[in-house]
Amino acid sequence: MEDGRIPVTIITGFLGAGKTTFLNNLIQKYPEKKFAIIENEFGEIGIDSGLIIGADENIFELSNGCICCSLNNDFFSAIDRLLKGPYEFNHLLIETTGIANPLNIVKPFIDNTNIQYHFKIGSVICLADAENMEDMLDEQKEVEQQLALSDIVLLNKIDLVHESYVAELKAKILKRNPMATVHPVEFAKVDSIDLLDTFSYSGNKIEMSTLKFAPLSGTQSHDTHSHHHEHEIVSEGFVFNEVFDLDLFSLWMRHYLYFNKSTIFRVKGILGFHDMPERYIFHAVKGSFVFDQGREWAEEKPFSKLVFIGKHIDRDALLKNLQKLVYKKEKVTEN
Ligand SMILES: Nc1nc2c(ncn2[C@@H]2O[C@H](COP(=O)(O)OP(=O)(O)OP(=O)(O)O)[C@@H](O)[C@H]2O)c(=O)[nH]1
Repeated sequence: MEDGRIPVTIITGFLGAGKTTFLNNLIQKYPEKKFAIIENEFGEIGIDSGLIIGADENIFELSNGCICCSLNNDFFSAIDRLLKGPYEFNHLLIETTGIANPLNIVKPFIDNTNIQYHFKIGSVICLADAENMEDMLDEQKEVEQQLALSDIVLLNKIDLVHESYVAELKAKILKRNPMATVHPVEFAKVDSIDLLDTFSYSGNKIEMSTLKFAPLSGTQSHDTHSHHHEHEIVSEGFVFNEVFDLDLFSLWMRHYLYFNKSTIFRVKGILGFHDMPERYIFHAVKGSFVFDQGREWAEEKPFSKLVFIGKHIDRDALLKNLQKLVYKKEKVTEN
Protein backbone atom coordinates (compact mmCIF):
# COMPACT_ATOMS: atom_id res chain seq x y z
CA MET A 1 0.00 0.00 0.00
CA GLU A 2 2.14 2.77 -1.33
CA ASP A 3 0.60 5.72 0.54
CA GLY A 4 -1.76 4.03 2.98
CA ARG A 5 -4.66 4.03 0.57
CA ILE A 6 -6.30 0.77 -0.44
CA PRO A 7 -5.25 -0.36 -3.90
CA VAL A 8 -7.98 -1.07 -6.40
CA THR A 9 -7.72 -3.42 -9.34
CA ILE A 10 -10.39 -3.05 -11.99
CA ILE A 11 -10.95 -6.11 -14.12
CA THR A 12 -12.51 -5.51 -17.46
CA GLY A 13 -12.90 -7.46 -20.69
CA PHE A 14 -15.73 -8.41 -22.99
CA LEU A 15 -18.39 -11.00 -22.17
CA GLY A 16 -16.86 -14.40 -21.62
CA ALA A 17 -13.23 -13.28 -22.02
CA GLY A 18 -12.22 -14.91 -18.72
CA LYS A 19 -12.70 -12.24 -16.02
CA THR A 20 -14.11 -14.57 -13.35
CA THR A 21 -11.50 -17.24 -14.17
CA PHE A 22 -8.85 -14.56 -13.71
CA LEU A 23 -10.38 -13.29 -10.48
CA ASN A 24 -10.21 -16.76 -8.98
CA ASN A 25 -6.59 -17.17 -10.10
CA LEU A 26 -5.73 -13.83 -8.62
CA ILE A 27 -7.23 -14.70 -5.25
CA GLN A 28 -5.22 -17.92 -5.21
CA LYS A 29 -2.03 -16.23 -6.34
CA TYR A 30 -2.07 -13.76 -3.47
CA PRO A 31 -3.20 -15.74 -0.40
CA GLU A 32 -1.75 -13.08 1.90
CA LYS A 33 -4.14 -10.42 0.57
CA LYS A 34 -7.53 -9.80 2.03
CA PHE A 35 -9.66 -8.97 -0.93
CA ALA A 36 -12.97 -7.21 -1.04
CA ILE A 37 -14.72 -7.77 -4.34
CA ILE A 38 -17.31 -5.69 -6.13
CA GLU A 39 -18.86 -7.86 -8.73
CA ASN A 40 -21.00 -6.13 -11.32
CA GLU A 41 -23.05 -8.46 -13.39
CA PHE A 42 -25.21 -7.54 -16.32
CA GLY A 43 -28.62 -8.94 -15.59
CA GLU A 44 -30.87 -9.43 -12.66
CA ILE A 45 -29.85 -12.93 -11.76
CA GLY A 46 -26.45 -12.96 -10.14
CA ILE A 47 -24.39 -15.96 -11.09
CA ASP A 48 -20.78 -14.89 -10.97
CA SER A 49 -20.53 -14.36 -7.22
CA GLY A 50 -21.46 -18.03 -6.80
CA LEU A 51 -18.46 -18.86 -8.96
CA ILE A 52 -15.88 -16.98 -6.94
CA ILE A 53 -13.97 -19.19 -4.60
CA GLY A 54 -12.84 -18.26 -1.14
CA ALA A 55 -13.86 -14.66 -0.47
CA ASP A 56 -17.51 -15.13 0.45
CA GLU A 57 -17.98 -12.58 3.16
CA ASN A 58 -16.35 -9.74 1.25
CA ILE A 59 -18.24 -9.98 -2.03
CA PHE A 60 -20.63 -7.25 -3.02
CA GLU A 61 -22.78 -8.13 -5.91
CA LEU A 62 -24.26 -5.37 -8.01
CA SER A 63 -26.33 -7.30 -10.45
CA ASN A 64 -29.11 -4.97 -11.39
CA GLY A 65 -27.62 -2.70 -13.97
CA CYS A 66 -24.26 -1.83 -15.34
CA ILE A 67 -22.04 0.39 -13.25
CA CYS A 68 -20.48 1.75 -16.35
CA CYS A 69 -23.64 3.45 -17.56
CA SER A 70 -24.95 4.86 -14.39
CA LEU A 71 -22.45 4.99 -11.64
CA ASN A 72 -25.47 4.37 -9.62
CA ASN A 73 -26.19 4.49 -5.95
CA ASP A 74 -25.56 0.77 -5.61
CA PHE A 75 -21.92 1.32 -6.40
CA PHE A 76 -21.49 4.20 -3.97
CA SER A 77 -23.41 2.40 -1.26
CA ALA A 78 -21.23 -0.71 -1.72
CA ILE A 79 -18.15 1.48 -1.26
CA ASP A 80 -19.77 3.09 1.76
CA ARG A 81 -20.64 -0.27 3.31
CA LEU A 82 -17.12 -1.49 2.67
CA LEU A 83 -15.65 1.45 4.48
CA LYS A 84 -18.08 1.57 7.37
CA GLY A 85 -18.90 -2.10 7.79
CA PRO A 86 -17.09 -4.86 9.66
CA TYR A 87 -15.04 -5.84 6.63
CA GLU A 88 -11.38 -6.59 6.84
CA PHE A 89 -9.67 -6.02 3.55
CA ASN A 90 -6.54 -4.50 2.14
CA HIS A 91 -7.25 -4.68 -1.58
CA LEU A 92 -10.37 -3.99 -3.63
CA LEU A 93 -11.11 -5.92 -6.82
CA ILE A 94 -13.85 -4.72 -9.12
CA GLU A 95 -15.05 -7.01 -11.86
CA THR A 96 -17.01 -4.99 -14.39
CA THR A 97 -19.65 -6.30 -16.71
CA GLY A 98 -18.44 -7.43 -20.11
CA ILE A 99 -20.06 -4.45 -21.76
CA ALA A 100 -18.73 -1.78 -19.46
CA ASN A 101 -16.64 1.14 -20.53
CA PRO A 102 -14.07 1.10 -17.71
CA LEU A 103 -13.59 4.85 -17.89
CA ASN A 104 -16.81 5.35 -15.97
CA ILE A 105 -15.60 3.06 -13.21
CA VAL A 106 -12.15 4.59 -13.07
CA LYS A 107 -13.60 8.09 -12.89
CA PRO A 108 -14.85 8.17 -9.28
CA PHE A 109 -11.47 6.93 -8.12
CA ILE A 110 -9.98 9.96 -9.77
CA ASP A 111 -12.53 12.69 -9.22
CA ASN A 112 -14.53 11.77 -6.10
CA THR A 113 -12.61 13.13 -3.14
CA ASN A 114 -14.09 10.77 -0.57
CA ILE A 115 -13.31 7.70 -2.66
CA GLN A 116 -9.92 9.07 -3.57
CA TYR A 117 -9.11 9.60 0.06
CA HIS A 118 -9.45 5.91 0.79
CA PHE A 119 -8.63 4.20 -2.49
CA LYS A 120 -6.04 4.34 -5.20
CA ILE A 121 -6.19 2.57 -8.54
CA GLY A 122 -3.43 0.00 -8.82
CA SER A 123 -4.24 -1.19 -12.29
CA VAL A 124 -6.92 -1.77 -14.85
CA ILE A 125 -6.56 -5.24 -16.25
CA CYS A 126 -8.33 -6.23 -19.43
CA LEU A 127 -9.05 -9.81 -20.42
CA ALA A 128 -9.11 -10.20 -24.19
CA ASP A 129 -10.47 -13.37 -25.72
CA ALA A 130 -7.95 -14.41 -28.39
CA GLU A 131 -10.55 -16.45 -30.26
CA ASN A 132 -13.21 -13.76 -30.54
CA MET A 133 -11.41 -10.49 -30.02
CA GLU A 134 -11.00 -9.56 -33.64
CA ASP A 135 -14.67 -10.10 -34.53
CA MET A 136 -15.78 -8.32 -31.40
CA LEU A 137 -13.54 -5.36 -32.11
CA ASP A 138 -15.52 -4.77 -35.27
CA GLU A 139 -18.90 -5.36 -33.68
CA GLN A 140 -18.70 -3.83 -30.21
CA LYS A 141 -17.07 -0.52 -29.47
CA GLU A 142 -16.77 -1.47 -25.79
CA VAL A 143 -14.05 -3.98 -26.66
CA GLU A 144 -11.91 -1.21 -28.06
CA GLN A 145 -12.61 1.03 -25.07
CA GLN A 146 -11.66 -1.72 -22.66
CA LEU A 147 -8.37 -2.37 -24.44
CA ALA A 148 -7.54 1.29 -24.70
CA LEU A 149 -8.21 2.05 -21.05
CA SER A 150 -6.27 -0.80 -19.51
CA ASP A 151 -2.68 -0.85 -18.51
CA ILE A 152 -2.34 -4.60 -18.50
CA VAL A 153 -3.98 -6.77 -21.15
CA LEU A 154 -4.19 -10.50 -20.62
CA LEU A 155 -4.60 -11.98 -24.07
CA ASN A 156 -6.46 -15.06 -22.88
CA LYS A 157 -7.55 -18.32 -24.50
CA ILE A 158 -4.43 -18.64 -26.61
CA ASP A 159 -4.95 -22.40 -26.49
CA LEU A 160 -7.74 -21.85 -29.00
CA VAL A 161 -5.74 -20.04 -31.66
CA HIS A 162 -2.55 -20.50 -33.66
CA GLU A 163 0.71 -19.14 -32.27
CA SER A 164 1.29 -16.77 -35.18
CA TYR A 165 -2.16 -15.29 -34.66
CA VAL A 166 -1.27 -14.46 -31.06
CA ALA A 167 1.51 -12.18 -32.32
CA GLU A 168 -0.93 -10.53 -34.73
CA LEU A 169 -3.45 -9.92 -31.97
CA LYS A 170 -0.78 -8.54 -29.69
CA ALA A 171 0.13 -6.02 -32.38
CA LYS A 172 -3.53 -5.05 -32.77
CA ILE A 173 -3.85 -4.45 -29.05
CA LEU A 174 -0.69 -2.37 -28.91
CA LYS A 175 -1.89 -0.35 -31.86
CA ARG A 176 -4.91 0.65 -29.78
CA ASN A 177 -3.01 1.03 -26.57
CA PRO A 178 0.75 1.40 -26.98
CA MET A 179 1.17 1.83 -23.23
CA ALA A 180 -0.31 -1.50 -22.29
CA THR A 181 1.70 -4.51 -21.27
CA VAL A 182 0.27 -7.51 -23.08
CA HIS A 183 0.62 -11.01 -21.64
CA PRO A 184 -0.62 -13.97 -23.70
CA VAL A 185 -2.19 -16.48 -21.27
CA GLU A 186 -4.27 -19.65 -21.06
CA PHE A 187 -7.12 -19.95 -18.60
CA ALA A 188 -6.03 -16.56 -17.26
CA LYS A 189 -3.05 -18.18 -15.52
CA VAL A 190 -0.89 -15.45 -14.13
CA ASP A 191 1.46 -17.32 -11.77
CA SER A 192 4.57 -15.70 -13.18
CA ILE A 193 3.15 -12.24 -13.82
CA ASP A 194 3.32 -9.43 -11.30
CA LEU A 195 -0.08 -7.83 -11.26
CA LEU A 196 -0.92 -6.20 -7.98
CA ASP A 197 0.68 -3.23 -6.30
CA THR A 198 2.56 -2.33 -9.42
CA PHE A 199 0.91 1.07 -9.43
CA SER A 200 1.68 1.30 -13.07
CA TYR A 201 -1.64 2.96 -13.55
CA SER A 202 -1.91 6.67 -13.89
CA GLY A 203 -4.70 9.07 -14.70
CA ASN A 204 -2.63 10.58 -17.48
CA LYS A 205 -2.52 7.28 -19.22
CA ILE A 206 -6.25 6.96 -19.21
CA GLU A 207 -6.72 10.45 -20.48
CA MET A 208 -4.25 9.94 -23.27
CA SER A 209 -5.84 6.78 -24.45
CA THR A 210 -9.38 8.07 -24.07
CA LEU A 211 -8.74 11.01 -26.33
CA LYS A 212 -9.50 8.62 -29.16
CA PHE A 213 -13.02 8.05 -27.95
CA ALA A 214 -16.03 10.24 -28.12
CA PRO A 215 -17.60 10.73 -24.69
CA LEU A 216 -20.53 8.49 -23.89
CA SER A 217 -22.88 11.28 -24.95
CA GLY A 218 -23.86 12.09 -21.39
CA THR A 219 -25.88 8.93 -21.05
CA GLN A 220 -24.89 8.51 -17.42
CA SER A 221 -27.26 11.23 -16.38
CA HIS A 222 -30.28 9.71 -18.09
CA ASP A 223 -32.54 7.01 -16.86
CA THR A 224 -31.79 3.33 -17.11
CA HIS A 225 -33.36 3.03 -20.56
CA SER A 226 -30.20 4.49 -21.96
CA HIS A 227 -28.47 1.35 -20.86
CA HIS A 228 -30.19 -0.66 -23.53
CA HIS A 229 -29.96 2.02 -26.18
CA GLU A 230 -26.31 2.51 -25.48
CA HIS A 231 -25.33 -1.11 -25.75
CA GLU A 232 -28.28 -2.66 -27.55
CA ILE A 233 -27.31 -5.70 -25.58
CA VAL A 234 -29.83 -7.22 -23.25
CA SER A 235 -29.71 -9.87 -20.61
CA GLU A 236 -32.50 -12.37 -20.05
CA GLY A 237 -32.44 -14.51 -16.94
CA PHE A 238 -34.44 -17.67 -16.20
CA VAL A 239 -34.80 -19.59 -12.96
CA PHE A 240 -36.34 -23.05 -12.77
CA ASN A 241 -37.00 -24.91 -9.57
CA GLU A 242 -36.54 -28.03 -11.61
CA VAL A 243 -33.72 -29.91 -13.26
CA PHE A 244 -33.07 -30.33 -16.95
CA ASP A 245 -32.75 -33.45 -19.05
CA LEU A 246 -29.04 -33.46 -19.94
CA ASP A 247 -29.42 -34.96 -23.42
CA LEU A 248 -32.24 -32.67 -24.43
CA PHE A 249 -30.51 -29.64 -22.99
CA SER A 250 -27.17 -30.31 -24.73
CA LEU A 251 -28.77 -31.02 -28.06
CA TRP A 252 -30.98 -27.98 -27.98
CA MET A 253 -28.24 -25.66 -26.72
CA ARG A 254 -25.80 -26.77 -29.40
CA HIS A 255 -28.32 -25.89 -32.08
CA TYR A 256 -29.48 -22.71 -30.43
CA LEU A 257 -25.94 -21.36 -30.09
CA TYR A 258 -25.01 -22.40 -33.58
CA PHE A 259 -27.97 -20.66 -35.19
CA ASN A 260 -27.70 -17.58 -33.00
CA LYS A 261 -23.96 -17.13 -32.83
CA SER A 262 -24.03 -13.65 -34.28
CA THR A 263 -26.48 -12.37 -31.68
CA ILE A 264 -25.96 -14.44 -28.52
CA PHE A 265 -22.62 -13.49 -27.01
CA ARG A 266 -22.80 -15.24 -23.72
CA VAL A 267 -24.85 -17.78 -21.84
CA LYS A 268 -24.05 -18.86 -18.33
CA GLY A 269 -25.80 -20.86 -15.78
CA ILE A 270 -25.85 -23.02 -12.73
CA LEU A 271 -27.73 -26.13 -13.71
CA GLY A 272 -29.25 -29.18 -12.15
CA PHE A 273 -29.67 -32.29 -14.30
CA HIS A 274 -31.77 -35.34 -13.66
CA ASP A 275 -29.80 -38.17 -12.05
CA MET A 276 -26.74 -35.99 -11.47
CA PRO A 277 -25.80 -35.41 -7.85
CA GLU A 278 -23.68 -32.34 -8.65
CA ARG A 279 -24.57 -28.96 -10.00
CA TYR A 280 -23.07 -28.00 -13.34
CA ILE A 281 -21.67 -24.61 -14.24
CA PHE A 282 -22.50 -23.85 -17.82
CA HIS A 283 -20.56 -21.36 -19.93
CA ALA A 284 -21.10 -20.49 -23.54
CA VAL A 285 -19.16 -17.88 -25.44
CA LYS A 286 -20.52 -17.32 -28.91
CA GLY A 287 -20.87 -20.80 -30.47
CA SER A 288 -18.84 -22.86 -27.97
CA PHE A 289 -19.87 -24.16 -24.59
CA VAL A 290 -18.61 -26.20 -21.66
CA PHE A 291 -20.07 -27.77 -18.54
CA ASP A 292 -17.93 -27.64 -15.42
CA GLN A 293 -18.84 -29.94 -12.58
CA GLY A 294 -19.70 -28.03 -9.42
CA ARG A 295 -20.50 -28.99 -5.84
CA GLU A 296 -22.96 -31.73 -4.93
CA TRP A 297 -26.46 -30.55 -4.22
CA ALA A 298 -26.47 -32.57 -1.00
CA GLU A 299 -29.35 -31.21 1.13
CA GLU A 300 -30.14 -28.38 -1.25
CA LYS A 301 -33.03 -28.74 -3.65
CA PRO A 302 -31.60 -28.68 -7.19
CA PHE A 303 -32.53 -25.73 -9.37
CA SER A 304 -31.42 -24.27 -12.68
CA LYS A 305 -30.51 -20.67 -13.42
CA LEU A 306 -29.57 -19.41 -16.84
CA VAL A 307 -28.66 -16.01 -18.21
CA PHE A 308 -28.53 -15.21 -21.92
CA ILE A 309 -26.74 -12.06 -23.02
CA GLY A 310 -26.94 -10.75 -26.53
CA LYS A 311 -28.99 -8.80 -29.01
CA HIS A 312 -32.56 -9.33 -30.19
CA ILE A 313 -33.37 -12.08 -27.71
CA ASP A 314 -36.93 -13.36 -27.95
CA ARG A 315 -37.60 -14.04 -24.29
CA ASP A 316 -40.95 -15.78 -24.74
CA ALA A 317 -39.68 -18.15 -27.40
CA LEU A 318 -36.62 -18.91 -25.32
CA LEU A 319 -38.70 -19.64 -22.24
CA LYS A 320 -40.96 -21.99 -24.17
CA ASN A 321 -37.92 -23.85 -25.47
CA LEU A 322 -36.27 -24.09 -22.09
CA GLN A 323 -39.46 -25.40 -20.53
CA LYS A 324 -39.36 -28.27 -22.98
CA LEU A 325 -35.90 -29.23 -21.71
CA VAL A 326 -37.01 -29.64 -18.13
CA TYR A 327 -36.84 -33.27 -17.03
CA LYS A 328 -40.26 -34.89 -16.85
CA LYS A 329 -40.87 -38.26 -15.26
CA GLU A 330 -43.06 -39.43 -18.11
CA LYS A 331 -41.65 -38.71 -21.52
CA VAL A 332 -43.71 -36.12 -23.31
CA THR A 333 -44.44 -37.14 -26.87
CA GLU A 334 -45.96 -33.93 -28.22
CA ASN A 335 -43.70 -31.43 -29.98
N1 LIG B 1 -10.35 -22.78 -23.82
C1 LIG B 1 -10.28 -21.82 -22.91
N2 LIG B 1 -11.37 -21.51 -22.17
C2 LIG B 1 -11.23 -20.54 -21.24
C3 LIG B 1 -10.02 -19.85 -21.00
N3 LIG B 1 -10.22 -18.94 -20.01
C4 LIG B 1 -11.50 -19.07 -19.63
N4 LIG B 1 -12.11 -20.04 -20.35
C5 LIG B 1 -13.52 -20.47 -20.27
O1 LIG B 1 -14.32 -19.44 -20.85
C6 LIG B 1 -15.59 -19.38 -20.18
C7 LIG B 1 -15.86 -17.96 -19.69
O2 LIG B 1 -14.94 -17.62 -18.65
P1 LIG B 1 -15.31 -16.58 -17.49
O3 LIG B 1 -14.09 -16.47 -16.62
O4 LIG B 1 -16.58 -16.92 -16.84
O5 LIG B 1 -15.52 -15.28 -18.35
P2 LIG B 1 -16.08 -13.84 -17.87
O6 LIG B 1 -15.30 -12.83 -18.64
O7 LIG B 1 -16.04 -13.75 -16.38
O8 LIG B 1 -17.57 -13.90 -18.36
P3 LIG B 1 -18.74 -12.78 -18.11
O9 LIG B 1 -18.77 -12.52 -16.63
O10 LIG B 1 -19.98 -13.43 -18.59
O11 LIG B 1 -18.42 -11.60 -18.94
C8 LIG B 1 -15.51 -20.43 -19.07
O12 LIG B 1 -16.05 -21.62 -19.55
C9 LIG B 1 -14.01 -20.60 -18.85
O13 LIG B 1 -13.66 -21.86 -18.30
C10 LIG B 1 -8.87 -20.20 -21.82
O14 LIG B 1 -7.79 -19.63 -21.73
N5 LIG B 1 -9.08 -21.18 -22.75
